[in-house]
Parts: sequence; structure tokens; C-alpha cells
Amino acid sequence: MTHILIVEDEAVIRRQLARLLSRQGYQISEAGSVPEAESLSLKDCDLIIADVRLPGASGTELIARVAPTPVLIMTSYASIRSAVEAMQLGAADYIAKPFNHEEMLLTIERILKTGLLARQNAALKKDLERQYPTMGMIGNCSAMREVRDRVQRVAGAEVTVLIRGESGTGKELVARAIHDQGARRDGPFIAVNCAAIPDNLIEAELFGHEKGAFTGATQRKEGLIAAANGGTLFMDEVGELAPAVQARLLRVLQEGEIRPVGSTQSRRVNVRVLAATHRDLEQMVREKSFREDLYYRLKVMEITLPPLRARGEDLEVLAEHLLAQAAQRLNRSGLRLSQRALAAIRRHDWPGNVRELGNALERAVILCDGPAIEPDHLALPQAPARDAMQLPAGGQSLEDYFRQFVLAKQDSMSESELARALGISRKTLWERRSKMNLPRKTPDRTAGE
Ligand SMILES: Nc1ncnc2c1ncn2[C@@H]1O[C@H](COP(=O)(O)OP(=O)(O)OP(=O)(O)O)[C@@H](O)[C@H]1O
Repeated sequence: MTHILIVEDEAVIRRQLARLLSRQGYQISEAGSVPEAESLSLKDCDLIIADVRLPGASGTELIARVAPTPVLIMTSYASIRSAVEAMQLGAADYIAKPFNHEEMLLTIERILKTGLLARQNAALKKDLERQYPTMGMIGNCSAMREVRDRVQRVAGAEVTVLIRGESGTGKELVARAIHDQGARRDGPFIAVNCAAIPDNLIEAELFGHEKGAFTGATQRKEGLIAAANGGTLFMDEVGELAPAVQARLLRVLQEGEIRPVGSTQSRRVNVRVLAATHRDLEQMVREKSFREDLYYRLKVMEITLPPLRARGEDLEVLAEHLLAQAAQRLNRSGLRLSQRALAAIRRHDWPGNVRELGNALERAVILCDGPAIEPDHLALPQAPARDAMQLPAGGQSLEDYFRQFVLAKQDSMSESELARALGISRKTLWERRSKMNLPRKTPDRTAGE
């Protein structure tokens, strides 16, 4: 049963309101002042209706004390100012006295409904977080477990984090996970790739600029740091920043201030910076191409992502996950990786890491006609496609060439490898085999995959 506490010193008004609400099926408690209210079990209340003017403390004092429980403030008509103040303090709503019954009941209903939705949302979000502790990040090898653990620890700590790892290892994914699990999750997450913006533009992009700050600046523009105010700025490839920009960034981190290009005035910002790099920043500091003070500011906490080749069994799980994603995007169902494809994936070095694996699988989904993805669909360097490059010798018909090629290679190649080497689909290979009376050899190499 919904429990409402009425805090009102005028006994007549309090009792009338209590009667009205009891008749609607609400469970009611009453108090004549804030201290009296506080002697009750406030956390069991679903809503508190409090008069703004009470003996001793004002009813608005309850707002912060009982949060997130909603407080509906009652004011007199003469006191619009206190109503505004109550709303600024976080009251769920206010109602002017004398109020009519219908208005009071509708206001209560609306507040309770909003509170219920907010609680349901929070519960759902918590649930999701429990199931996917760092959403979207696949992998359970010990190095990735450590990454997850670090993400959870630093998320709430509000410190600057330096995320390191080779290209495509998931640095941005980690930055997003930190943002999503921290107190800033409802604020903006702005990602900027410092390597992608030319040196002469990066200052203006990051810090903003005034009108006329440089040739062509016809309007004032807010920078990315200001856009991330209240949230997180993810600076990818931070090692590529020019020295002048490094100095300005240091000031943001030290003083929480930005000064747009062409402006004489600084502005306060509240931004959490997460930075990433695949470069050896220590070496850059030694070579004096990266500021030492900025380096120490950025690496308050560090998270290092392991390369794909060091993730053991995760490689397979990631491959299945990325295949499912690509298949869904490309509207293909029932696709799987053959054992040979998995072996090829394990053998490959993956210099581009998870991104490269994702791209290879996407390509494979497009190239594959049948239900199983074979090594040649992945087009990795190991795929034996070179033989087909040799054209048939002069005078030899394509049919002869096809027959000879299939007979010569079918013991060492799978059907998919053969098809790819010949530049045709598996279905076409099967059709030509039937037409030319060249049955597939048994036992089939692909059987059991
Ligand atoms: N553990 C993981 N689980 C699932 N997907 C992942 C994982 N790691 C990376 N990815 C995916 O791989 C791709 C590359 O990841 P991301 O952009 O975060 O890498 P990065 O290290 O920031 O790359 P770069 O160095 O090029 O900036 C993205 O599509 C991302 O979703």
C-alpha cells in the first residue's frame, strides 16, 4: 500500500487531507513539524506532503534529507517565491493552499507515477549492469578480467585514466564503459581522435574560438571540451597532440578552465578526461616530444588492453560474437565458423586486433554462400588462393583447366578453398562438378565441422 506522510502544523488541514487520502486507499502518517516527521520511519514513505511554513524548520528541509523520496510542498497563494525556492531545492512539485481535492489527488498520482518509472528504470539499469558488468566488452581471460576490474574501480573515482593498447584492442570501448559506470553516466560522452584533426585546427576544435579569432572564423564556436561539460571527454591518440595544445590541455586538467582561441576570458568546466594511446609515451617524454607534467596528469590511473594474440580462449568467443553481429547487420542467419576457419583465426597474428577480426568476419559473411565460413572467406594471408592466379596454358580450354585444377587440388583443399581459388562460389563449384561428372571425393574434408 502506498504510504504518504503529511507534515502540517495546522491540525484541521492535516486531518482533512489525511481523511481525503485514506479514502483513496493510501496509508497515511501525520506529523506537525520536521523534527516530529524525522522521528518517524521516513524511508518507508513513498511520498511526503509538507507545508513550507512550519514551526522551527521549513518543510523544504525535508527535501534533501529524504531524497530520493519525492516531497510535495504546500505553500500559500501569497508565497510564490517560496514555491520557486522549493522547486529549486528539488521538490517534486508544489501546490498552493487552499487547494481543491481533485487537484491534490491528480498531483499526488502524477508524482507517484513518475517516481515508480524512475525506480523501474534504475532497477533495470542495475540489472543490466549485473549481467554485463562492462557492457559490450567480450572476454574472460585473466588479462580481460583485470581490465574489467580496473574499469569498475576507476569508474567511480573521477580520476583521469590513461588507456593503453595496440590499435583496435578496445580502448574506446573501455572509455565508454568507465563513463557508463561512473557518476557522469547521464552527462555527455565526447570522443575525439587527436590524430585525425590537423594541427592548425585542433586547438579551436578542443577549446572553441571567438568570432574573428583567425581567418575564416565568422562565428563564435564552442569547443569539444565545453561540449563535454558535466560528462567525459575521451581523447584518443593523445600522443599526437602538438606541444601548444599539450600546454592548454594541462591547464584544463590542473585548473578546470578553458580559454577559447581569441578570447581573453577563461571559463570553468567540469570535464573528466580519459585519454588513450598506442604510443610509447615514456619514450616521447624522454625525447621531449610529450610534456612530462601532462604525462603524469593523464596517467593517474592506467588500464592496459592486451593484444588479441594474448587473449587465449577469448579469441574464439570474440570471433563468434563478432560473426553474430556481422551476420545480423548483413541479414544472414545460420552462419558458423568451420574448424579450419577457427584454426586460421588462431594462427593469424591480428596486428589490427579486434577491429581487424571484426572486418575479416564481415568480409567472410559477404563472401560465404553456404552455412560455414572457411579460411578463404576470411582472406587472411594464409588462405591458399595463389594457384588460381595461374592462367590456363595456351590452347587449354577452361573446362580442361577446371577439371585438372580440381583433380590436382581436391585432396589438399576444402571445397571452399577450391571455389575461392577458382574465383567461383561453392554452389557453382558443386554445379560444375555435377555437370562434368566430377563427384566430390569422400570422405569430405569438411565433414563434421
Ligand atoms: N572486448 C571486446 N568485445 C567486443 N567488441 C570489442 C572488444 N574490444 C573491441 N571491440 C570492438 O572492436 C572495435 C575496435 O574497438 P575500439 O575502437 O574501442 O578500439 P581502439 O583501441 O580504441 O582502436 P584505435 O586504437 O584504432 O582507436 C570496435 O568495434 C569495438 O566495439
